[in-house]
Amino acid sequence: RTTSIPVTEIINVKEGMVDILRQISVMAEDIFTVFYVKRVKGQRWVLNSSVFTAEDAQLTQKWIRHLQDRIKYYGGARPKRLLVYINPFGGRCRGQRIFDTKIAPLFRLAGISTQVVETDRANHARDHIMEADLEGIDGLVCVGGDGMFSELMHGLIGRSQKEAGICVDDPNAELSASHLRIGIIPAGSTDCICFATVGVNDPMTSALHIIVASTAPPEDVCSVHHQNQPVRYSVSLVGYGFFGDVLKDSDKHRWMGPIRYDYSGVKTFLSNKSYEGKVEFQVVKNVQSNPRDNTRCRSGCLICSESTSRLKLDSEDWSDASSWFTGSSTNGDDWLSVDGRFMAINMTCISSACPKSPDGLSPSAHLADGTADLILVRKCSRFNFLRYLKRHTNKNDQFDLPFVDVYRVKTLWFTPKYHEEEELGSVSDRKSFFGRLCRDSPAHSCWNCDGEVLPYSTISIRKKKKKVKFGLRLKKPTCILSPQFSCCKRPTCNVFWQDKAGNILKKHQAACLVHCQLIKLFARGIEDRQTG
Ligand SMILES: CCCCCCCCCCCCC/C=C/[C@@H](O)[C@H](COP(=O)(O)O)NC(=O)CCCCC
Ligand SMILES: Nc1ncnc2c1ncn2[C@@H]1O[C@H](COP(=O)(O)OP(=O)(O)O)[C@@H](O)[C@H]1O
Ligand SMILES: [Ca+2]
Repeated sequence: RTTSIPVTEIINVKEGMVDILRQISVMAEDIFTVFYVKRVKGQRWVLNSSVFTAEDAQLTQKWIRHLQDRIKYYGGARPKRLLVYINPFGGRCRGQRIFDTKIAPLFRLAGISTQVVETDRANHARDHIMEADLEGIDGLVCVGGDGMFSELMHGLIGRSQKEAGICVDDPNAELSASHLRIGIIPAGSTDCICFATVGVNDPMTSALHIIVASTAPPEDVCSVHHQNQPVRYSVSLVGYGFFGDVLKDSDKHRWMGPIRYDYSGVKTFLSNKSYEGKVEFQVVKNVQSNPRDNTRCRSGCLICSESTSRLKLDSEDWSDASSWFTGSSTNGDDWLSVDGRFMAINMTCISSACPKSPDGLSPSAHLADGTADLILVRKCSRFNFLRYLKRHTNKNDQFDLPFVDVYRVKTLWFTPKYHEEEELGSVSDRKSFFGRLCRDSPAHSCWNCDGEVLPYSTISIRKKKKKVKFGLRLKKPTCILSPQFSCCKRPTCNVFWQDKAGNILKKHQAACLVHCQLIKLFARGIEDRQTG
């Protein structure tokens, strides 16, 4: 039986027969274990191992050294030192246990050293990143949910802005790039940022991606402003109405864990609230894609890879930042304005896929195309809103409903009909549960910004030019073999095709490293079939 494994997906090689997760090892001089990534169903990765027997101890050592050299050569970009932040209260409060039992042994196996910070309050991670000594750190790891990721992202953005001498309160300031990437070990309630970037919310899959230095494209970021002041950044959902109300209510029931979203979701759905206001947004010109083109952002996505150059070309669109804040550019052709009563106003930079909705709020949104999708759900009956929600869980098109509109945008303004200080007087005094469910809508909802409640209604959202990097930093260009990521451009190299006896059958030049990284491990002795 032969097994082909790309070198980039070998985690390590150890002498003897070793079971890393059960911490069992049997030492024998003529045996060694190769640990590698195995792809299983639905984008999941697991750690697999194969045990090899060589003819003698010397040959074993030779193969161990040889394979380790290869890993070093091709895995040069792998992280060596990581700064890990664990939210012990995220999701089902299992962050610390997940890290200790599933992740730390993998990092140890891969020779990665970690500095672990278990947070003891909200914003602990953000504040720590602002001040920490990041010298020699190859990446940050977030063990938690979207809220925890958001904390790390705010810390990293704040730190980079500070180092670049950029005032974080300047509404026109662009983001300065950080050399660090953030890896996510999902241990939260929704884990949508992990799910949408990795394809699954599985701690071991994420850890293996971090070890082999998989990278997602640098991700689109929005800045959210209130009264011309930047208040937060977002990478996934900025939602008003339904998702704002669910989040606000669910915060009161954190003790329930992830199920709080189901509880508050049902409550919010039954209350069937809608909110009046004006949505103004700048639709994307030169569209190469649209929210209903039924594409999925996948590895080597062309739309995303071209986005950097497109953002440069679009720079004139961004140069009118001052008029953006006064709203005067709303007269331009690409600005649209919709007045009305809305059940939900959702803007999402990425698909916002999560286990509840495997295709997400906007299935064809792109991770790094410089745009966000705006979904407007106008006032409708409970039955229709349920139809809309249900379509997030099946293959039916949630935008193919007469009360739903979707646009690809880069900026958004929302102004509620009534001043924020003034609530409608129509709120009923009925105190019963059903009375509260059936009362008229209040004037305002709140915004759900990547799982954090923003306590105001009037906001503007703007796509930032720079992006946040996911995965871990690559120190030199390399080729990553994973379903998400395409092969990069590397110099050509020779590939030799050999038969089992070692005779060269064919020789050719390959531009793509993928072709020259397959090694064949044979059960008796190992033949390295690859020359590069
Ligand atoms: C009849 C079945 C209806 C099912 C409806 C499913 C709709 C699901 C859409 C999910 C969108 C998720 C957008 C992501 C939001 C997260 O950032 C946020 C915080 O996550 P975390 O920090 O990990 O807790 N989660 C939410 O706002 C929860 C939304 C749940 C809505 C039911
Ligand atoms: N030690 C802590 N105590 C309380 N809150 C914390 C702590 N560490 C982080 N947080 C906050 O908890 C919030 C939710 O965290 P998250 O990991 O996203 O879990 P969940 O997905 O369950 O919401 C985040 O906003 C984060 O700032
Ligand atoms: Ca996008």
